[in-house]
Amino acid sequence: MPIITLRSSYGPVEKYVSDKEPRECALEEVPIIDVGCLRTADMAELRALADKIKAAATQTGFFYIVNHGVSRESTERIADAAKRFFKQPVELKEKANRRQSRYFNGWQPPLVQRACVSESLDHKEGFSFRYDPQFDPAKTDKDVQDIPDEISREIRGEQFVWDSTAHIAGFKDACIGYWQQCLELSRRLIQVFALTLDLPLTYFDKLVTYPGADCVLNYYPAQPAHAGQPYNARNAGLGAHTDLQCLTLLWQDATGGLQVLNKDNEWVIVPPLKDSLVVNIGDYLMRLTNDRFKSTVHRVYPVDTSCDRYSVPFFFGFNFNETCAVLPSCTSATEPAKYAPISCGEWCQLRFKQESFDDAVENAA
Ligand SMILES: O=C(O)CCC(=O)C(=O)O
Ligand SMILES: [Fe+2]
Repeated sequence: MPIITLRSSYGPVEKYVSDKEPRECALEEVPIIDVGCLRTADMAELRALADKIKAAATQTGFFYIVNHGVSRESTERIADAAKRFFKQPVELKEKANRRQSRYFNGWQPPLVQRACVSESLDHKEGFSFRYDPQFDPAKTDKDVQDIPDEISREIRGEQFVWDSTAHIAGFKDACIGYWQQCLELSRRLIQVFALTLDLPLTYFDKLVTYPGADCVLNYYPAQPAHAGQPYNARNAGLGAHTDLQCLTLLWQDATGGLQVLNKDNEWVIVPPLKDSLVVNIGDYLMRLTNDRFKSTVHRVYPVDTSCDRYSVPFFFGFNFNETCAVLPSCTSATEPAKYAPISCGEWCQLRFKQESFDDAVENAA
């Protein structure tokens, strides 16, 4: 069985994976969950939804959601904005280069990041922007002016991403509009996650007032030089990895290419499903649930080298300054907490430090 080497907050970890060809996922592996009732206050319906989400979170850790309330219009607008950004000449994309960022915002050129230690550099380009309270629909102007110091230190939004893209008509509005809808949806979803963990509906509310809310536009350019050849570990769109925070909401275009490692360590394809978002659990939520919920390895090998692929993940986590322990409902006399308390901010930082350390070692080699 081949071994892949994944990044983790504590350094590289090896994992055996099946060498079977990826196959399409079965419906029970990545279920389709209708979350239309999120906007109703009916507790019985919310509990029924929580049961479905719990089953998915404890099994593959990936599911589709439909009737999620993120409008088709705002999705189309951000997809179009992504195209207009990435199709610019390199000199214009350079204006937004993340080299000038303190927090990994802005444009990341292709072939600079290696998500998976044992795969090639990632072929994708990205454009990232992070939580900024001035765009949070739950905040008043006064809230934005009176942010406590311990919170403001952790805010990762940066103005240069909007200044360096101001020449692209409607770009910022498209990005922020979509981000706001994902933020509202995530705050509702995390309430249902509280129910899945036998906690009160509002248990996590105070932890998501200034949350991790990072949006990335991903662009996997067509590769004419590789026409007809499948992507592989030596030519990865985005190498195998786990996401870091609590939840990811992923929009993918109609091209296809997302693959997920199921519980038998076989790669399964999670195809695009119109008007859905893919939700997956991140490492921080897995840790807080004492590993009950699974942060599952995934990668992107676009299906067709002759066409571009776009996707937009939205990564949602708890306020970066709040230190959280394993949840009381996830431990028992026979299952003590496996992990020490840590904040979502520190947790992400650990992985980022590892990535720069691994890259430095690799560059020195
Ligand atoms: O492009 C995709 O479909 C997935 C992207 C992803 O996994 C990520 O950005 O973390
Ligand atoms: Fe991911």
